[in-house]
Amino acid sequence: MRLIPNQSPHKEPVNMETKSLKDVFDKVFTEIHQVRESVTPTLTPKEVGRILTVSTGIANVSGLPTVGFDELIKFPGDLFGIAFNVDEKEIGTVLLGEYSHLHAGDQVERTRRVMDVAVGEELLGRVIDPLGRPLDNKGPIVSSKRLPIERPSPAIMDRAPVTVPLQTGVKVIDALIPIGRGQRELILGDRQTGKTAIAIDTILNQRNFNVLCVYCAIGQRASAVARAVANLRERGAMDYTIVVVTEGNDPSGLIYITPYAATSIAEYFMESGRDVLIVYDDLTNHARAYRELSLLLRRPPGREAYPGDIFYIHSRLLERSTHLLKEFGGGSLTALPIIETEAQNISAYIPTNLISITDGQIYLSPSLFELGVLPAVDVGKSVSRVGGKAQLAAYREVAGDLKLAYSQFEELETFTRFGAKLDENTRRLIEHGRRIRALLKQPHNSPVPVPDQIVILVALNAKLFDNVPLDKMVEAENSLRKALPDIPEDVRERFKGDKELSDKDRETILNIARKALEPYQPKPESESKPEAKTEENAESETQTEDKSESEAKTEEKVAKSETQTKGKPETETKTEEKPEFGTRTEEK
Ligand SMILES: Nc1ncnc2c1ncn2[C@@H]1O[C@H](COP(=O)(O)OP(=O)(O)OP(=O)(O)O)[C@@H](O)[C@H]1O
Repeated sequence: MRLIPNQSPHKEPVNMETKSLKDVFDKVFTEIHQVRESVTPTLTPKEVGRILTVSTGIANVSGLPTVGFDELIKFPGDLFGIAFNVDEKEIGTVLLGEYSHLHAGDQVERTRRVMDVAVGEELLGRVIDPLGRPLDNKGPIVSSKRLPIERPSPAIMDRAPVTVPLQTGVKVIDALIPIGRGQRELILGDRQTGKTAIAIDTILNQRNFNVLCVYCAIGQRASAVARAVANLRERGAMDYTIVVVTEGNDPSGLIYITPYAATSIAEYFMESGRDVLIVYDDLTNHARAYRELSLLLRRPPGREAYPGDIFYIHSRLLERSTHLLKEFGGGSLTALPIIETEAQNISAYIPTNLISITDGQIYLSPSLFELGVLPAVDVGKSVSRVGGKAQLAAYREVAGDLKLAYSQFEELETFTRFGAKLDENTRRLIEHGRRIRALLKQPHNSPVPVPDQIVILVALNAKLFDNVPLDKMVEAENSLRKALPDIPEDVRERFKGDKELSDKDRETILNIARKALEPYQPKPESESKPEAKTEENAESETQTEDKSESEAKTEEKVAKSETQTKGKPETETKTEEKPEFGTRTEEK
């Protein structure tokens, strides 16, 4: 083994200048002094307090006398809370996350800011919680823009009337309970009646309408949210959708802020001139979370143990949906809040509050659901207060007659259950009503495009389906939809306009419809008794010979209901006709 001497490549000349230790220290101290002189220290006061008590989702804090209402308070372990009850000595805070590590006596800090959330294009296609944290394993969300979750609603003078329809793709809604962009339409019904299905179908249908969507799941079952997200993803709807989620087991504080955070995310797009749809699924869970927080904060309970400001928390949320004037970008935010009723009680506290805040409601009836009439929309109890003005002209033309015919049918249908003999006119009304109901049925996840809907409705109104056997209705409808390309392009273009269809256009459509439906019409020999093919012939066959007393009464009722409905707004008609059910049953 050979030892190699350690050679240095550069030999520095030795600095021969000798410095005393004092000189070195003097130089260093002068430099330190200069640096210290250049910095002007400022005092930043930090208000700190202490936790007094921690209970389910709530912490009471002392030592923060100047904290503001709704201000964020920082707790140990990166946990934040919102100051809800502000008192000179004690602050009641709502905790926004896991709080099991908190102890009485822990230090808390003021942040001097309110709760805000990340907003922007980066959020599209993402599933997040109301604090903006991703839940979809797609990495962190990088967005430079943030908006407070609680924002004032647009001023009255900044709002434009609702003029553009929001097509849901659900025939019964687009035809009879139309929704406009910027409208708030409540969806309510008992559990498992298809409320979420309607909202999801509406989101799916926005693919071709350039409407961005925010699906806000509030305190939902994780499995239901996973199903909804998978459904949206499978059908390509996540490209234009943001999902904001809190699960049922999340802290009530987090559930409470969910719809406000989701609305700020949606408002960002509305303010940049886009059309946005937001679904709140559902506000019953939101109201319950707020009730829980209020009771724990010892606020006095009111009706159904809800606090006194429960109406205000929902109206301040829904007032943020609107259609802005052109000067403010012309964007719109359409809200579809969902509410669950108990035992069909739509006059419970929360449903009535929301009915009065919104611009109409879609009521889903469990009885219709059980009968297989899906979507189970009860047309009689549903109403759209502003959407009618925004409806496409081609729909408007048929919607009035359709609604009248359908409401008459609903009344007469109850009547026929008693086995009454019916005159020809009543029988026809019932047959027509049954065809309307059959055509308004629609499976989940299959929104129907506007041209298809218009052609179906025009043919239905012209009674082209009336002789089609009920069990062949789906086939007949599909055959009609297949014939759609036969309609000239210019006529189809006019479907989208705000002018009604001309007689010529209608005739063109009807000719094509007649041809498409021909195979489903009864054969010539059976034409004399078309009712033999339909389901209710037992009730309606022999009625022309001798008019019994009950027949006379039926006619009288039909005539009466006709006179009542004519010249009245469509929505009023339904509610006024309702009491007649009772009368009729008594007569029977
Ligand atoms: N038009 C439809 N055709 C067929 N099935 C439907 C239709 N609409 C809803 N359903 C079915 O009804 C069931 C309940 O629907 P959905 O979950 O939307 O109801 P919900 O009222 O939102 O329920 P929840 O009360 O749990 O929130 C689902 O299984 C759904 O697939």
